[in-house]
Amino acid sequence: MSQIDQVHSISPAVAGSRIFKVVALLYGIAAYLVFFVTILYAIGFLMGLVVPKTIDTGTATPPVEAVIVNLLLMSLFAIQHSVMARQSFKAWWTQFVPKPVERSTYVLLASLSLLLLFWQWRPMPAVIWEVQDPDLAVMLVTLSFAGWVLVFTSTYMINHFELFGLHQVTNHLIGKEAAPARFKTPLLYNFVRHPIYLGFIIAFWAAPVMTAGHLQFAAVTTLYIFVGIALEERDLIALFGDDYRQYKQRVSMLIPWRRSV
Ligand SMILES: C[S@@+](CC[C@H](N)C(=O)[O-])C[C@H]1O[C@@H](n2cnc3c(N)ncnc32)[C@H](O)[C@@H]1O
Repeated sequence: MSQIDQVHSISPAVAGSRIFKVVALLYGIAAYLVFFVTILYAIGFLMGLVVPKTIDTGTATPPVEAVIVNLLLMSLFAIQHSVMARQSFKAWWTQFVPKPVERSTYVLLASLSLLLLFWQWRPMPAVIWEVQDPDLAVMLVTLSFAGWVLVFTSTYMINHFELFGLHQVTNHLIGKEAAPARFKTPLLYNFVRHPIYLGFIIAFWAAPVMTAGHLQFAAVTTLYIFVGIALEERDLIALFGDDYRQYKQRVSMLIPWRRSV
């Protein structure tokens, strides 16, 4: 073999690993884009804006059937989202799913189960409340938008790109080891421990017109958020120990300036 051949020859194993890194990156980007479209659709779905099917439109079904189908759709999302986020589940399924794309796969499946929910959601148009005062109605719409802004800004504070899997696939591409999880309390995390979840609650409830279908969505997801917080905090204490315990004493769960609840 000439010197030039020696310099340029790449073993099949190295070439295979490079191809895998690029495929993993493309997969991570695709999963992120699906997530991004899903979250934008979620805003339109709940606020009744732009999208073809909203929480209050679709084929009318008897209320009992609607309640059951909607509960099943929300349960599917909740089970997927909570079970797959646990450390024990991650340890098990990374035997089959390569570690660098584990988070992207989680994000992709969460997005797909949400898209299924939007598609199959059964509307229940009975009006529970309707704000007549136009100023108050505008205030509620603005508050709902503010909730979504809180969700987005908080993801950037905690680490948006890691949360949605892009960090992991780009690190893998450049051969950088994944850094261990770090306990953080940036900006809003000094006022509440769960600003992302607080943003969702505000976005879901601040509605000038609340139908029975929307109410079912807001009530069940709020309940699920509390269960999610309990599971997440158990993991965070296991991970960060006293740092997180002291944080819990110091900073309230969801209501700013209200201690430890
Ligand atoms: C979807 S984020 C929600 C974060 C937070 N519960 C909120 O509502 O803003 C979930 C991820 O954030 C991580 N996380 C939550 N609080 C954290 C903190 N103070 N420091 C580091 N990671 C945190 C959890 O371990 C989990 O992987």
